[in-house]
Amino acid sequence: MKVAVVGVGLIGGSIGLAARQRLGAHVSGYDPSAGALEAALTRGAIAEPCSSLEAAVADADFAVVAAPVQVLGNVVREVLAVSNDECVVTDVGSVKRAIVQQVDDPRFIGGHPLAGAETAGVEHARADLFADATWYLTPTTATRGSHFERLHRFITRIGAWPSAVEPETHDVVMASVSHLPHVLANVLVAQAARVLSAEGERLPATGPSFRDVTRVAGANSAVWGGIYAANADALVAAIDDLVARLTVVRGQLASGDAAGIAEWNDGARDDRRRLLEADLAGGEVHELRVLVPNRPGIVAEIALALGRATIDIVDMGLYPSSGSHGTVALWIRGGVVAEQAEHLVRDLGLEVVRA
Ligand SMILES: NC(=O)c1ccc[n+]([C@@H]2O[C@H](COP(=O)([O-])OP(=O)(O)OC[C@H]3O[C@@H](n4cnc5c(N)ncnc54)[C@H](O)[C@@H]3O)[C@@H](O)[C@H]2O)c1
Ligand SMILES: O=C(O)C(=O)C[C@]1(C(=O)O)C=C[C@@H](O)C=C1
Repeated sequence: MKVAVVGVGLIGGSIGLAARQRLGAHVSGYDPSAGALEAALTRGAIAEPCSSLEAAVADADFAVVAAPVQVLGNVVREVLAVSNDECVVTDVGSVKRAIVQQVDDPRFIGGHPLAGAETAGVEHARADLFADATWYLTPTTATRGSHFERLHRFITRIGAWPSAVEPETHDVVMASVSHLPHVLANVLVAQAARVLSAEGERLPATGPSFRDVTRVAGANSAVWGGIYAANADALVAAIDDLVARLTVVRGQLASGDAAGIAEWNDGARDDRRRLLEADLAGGEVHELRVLVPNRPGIVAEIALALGRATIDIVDMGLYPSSGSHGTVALWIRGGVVAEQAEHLVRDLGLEVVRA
């Protein structure tokens, strides 16, 4: 298997390391920064540094574009233009609406691993960065089913959990669970710095909680400027929501509403537990066999229906036939969840049986 990594920084480098170590893949790399390319080779994230995109993607089974969000559209289009018909092209950008609107191609599937760090560059890359992480995929009706299946398997084999999602939903959710926390970390640091300097003190007066909630402050500007700009509308809405919540707490504090404050704090503890414990449910894996018409977009339709219900597809297999129908096998963890998946697939008007 050959994997081409385009943009060999923190995320591209981690994909290269994982593909080499876990899949034994041959990994080529392209990056406009000669220094990044050399560092990726030294770090073992790629085996073949390439001075052109064409050379990197030649005969590749997968091309993964891991460049900053603001250049993704152009780079993905270039990769599609110079790669062969069997090459699956994907990206890892943190915002998904723009790229999915810009690129409508059966071989391209938008992606986003929900794993990373506040650091930058291949020097910080890790082969295990994606272990047990959710990896969002944004297939569309144009997506070729066989390419989706291959990408799904590639991601599970490097240790992550693929989950199909609509780009709009993805960006709204990321605004609150990823982009807003980065904004807040920056704001908290700026506020603390101002208060401490106004008090004429040096900066050691910060404790563990401050360090925890500000870990991502000032994360890689080359990447975050593009993320904020590409998701500005959803992020502005999330900030408005935050301001409204702060205003409520402010009111409770100002009026000495101790009961309101206690309820608010208990609610936060419960919400956090629920959010962090979601998806830890295990169970036996069940196989569902779905009879599907041979038409484009059907695999994406199934994946998105399950993704919307937060059902992970542990693995999938496509069994096309020369007739009008083929079979899609889906492996789902947990009896109750498999039953729920069965209903959702039937609701799409498809026949499904347990294998
Ligand atoms: N950092 C994270 O936590 C994280 C997590 C998930 C996804 N992402 C996404 O991954 C992508 C890369 O982020 P990163 O953290 O690895 O950043 P990084 O700065 O470590 O790496 C980006 C690399 O892209 C290269 N690059 C710049 N322009 C390019 C171009 N035109 N063509 C090819 N390569 C180019 C840079 O030289 C650099 O080596 C971004 O789209 C980001 O949204 C980041
Ligand atoms: O762990 C971190 O430092 C991250 O910032 C990772 C993080 C996140 O916000 O969770 C950042 C951006 C990504 O698109 C995905 C993951």
